[in-house]
Amino acid sequence: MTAVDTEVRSSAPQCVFAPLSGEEDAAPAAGRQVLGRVDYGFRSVPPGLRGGVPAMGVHMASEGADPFTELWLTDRPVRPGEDRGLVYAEDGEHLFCAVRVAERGVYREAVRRAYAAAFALLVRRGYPRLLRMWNLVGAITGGNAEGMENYRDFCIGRARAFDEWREHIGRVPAATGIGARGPGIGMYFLARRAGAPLRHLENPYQTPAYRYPRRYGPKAPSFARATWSDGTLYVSGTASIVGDGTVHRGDIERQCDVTFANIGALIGEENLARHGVAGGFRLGDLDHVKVYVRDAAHLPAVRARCAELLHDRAEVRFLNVDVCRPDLLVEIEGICR
Ligand SMILES: C=C(O[C@@H]1C=C(C(=O)O)C=C[C@H]1O)C(=O)O
Repeated sequence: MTAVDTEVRSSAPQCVFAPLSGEEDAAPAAGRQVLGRVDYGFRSVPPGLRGGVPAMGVHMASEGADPFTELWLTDRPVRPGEDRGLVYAEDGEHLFCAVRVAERGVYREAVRRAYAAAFALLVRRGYPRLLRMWNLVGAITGGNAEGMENYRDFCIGRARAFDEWREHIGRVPAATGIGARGPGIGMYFLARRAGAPLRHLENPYQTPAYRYPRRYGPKAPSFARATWSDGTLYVSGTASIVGDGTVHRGDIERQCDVTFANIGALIGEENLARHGVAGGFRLGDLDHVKVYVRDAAHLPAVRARCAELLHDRAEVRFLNVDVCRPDLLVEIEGICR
């Protein structure tokens, strides 16, 4: 596999963590346009166009875990729109879209429909290269009406949509599937036009999630460990999993260490070269980091560990939410550029 041009191009949308604004629309940074906005706040707000910006609110914040707004900015003109329950905006190179599935007894068919609608939108608008998915799942390890974990139920619906659209959307990209503090499932996506170099990366120390054995659910989770596009590396939510198994149950410090070791191996020069991408990153290059912590009592220890290992200029937000497996205590995602 030939090395892929890693020249950083300015077309990649930029992530910004801003204070959680009120009802007023998040003012775009000087000279930049807002491609999408997600409020990690105290309530659920269905996807909609607010001031011409596709926006969604998810109940993710709590006492001791900061509310914030995640903005995706672009220096290109933005064209917003609504389509069959999705809100989106495109800038000619990238597209942001958001959709929500309301709380229900069994999720899989509604999730399949939501993902299929998003894929149809991407293909119709000409942005078939999915870069990153975020899935914020209420009661993620709670039981659905059949007694199956909601996350496993969600994974069935998502996998079915990918199976249906694989020839159009291609391989699964980086993702996060994490608990939300409110009901229902908020999903949002970043995609780009075909043509530019794109790589989906795996971690040599972890089984690819889409190859997890059935003991983790009837359909394996559909995501890659990271996606590289235009010099930007989108790092999936990463946890204390080696191979396909959770390690260091009940031990938050060691789960943090394994999580950071996994990320370090994933973003390093050797692993990028393994996927045909020149260059590499270190933990100090990780930015726009979201740290998900299951037990509020662990927040101080996790904050301390992150302060040791992340760059002091990194934007980091901590959330006290459930992780996709009951025995995972912490999960971390980020972006390297
Ligand atoms: C932590 C893991 O999975 C989590 C679930 C994901 C999903 O289902 O989209 C993606 C990354 C993580 O948020 C893992 O399996 O390693």
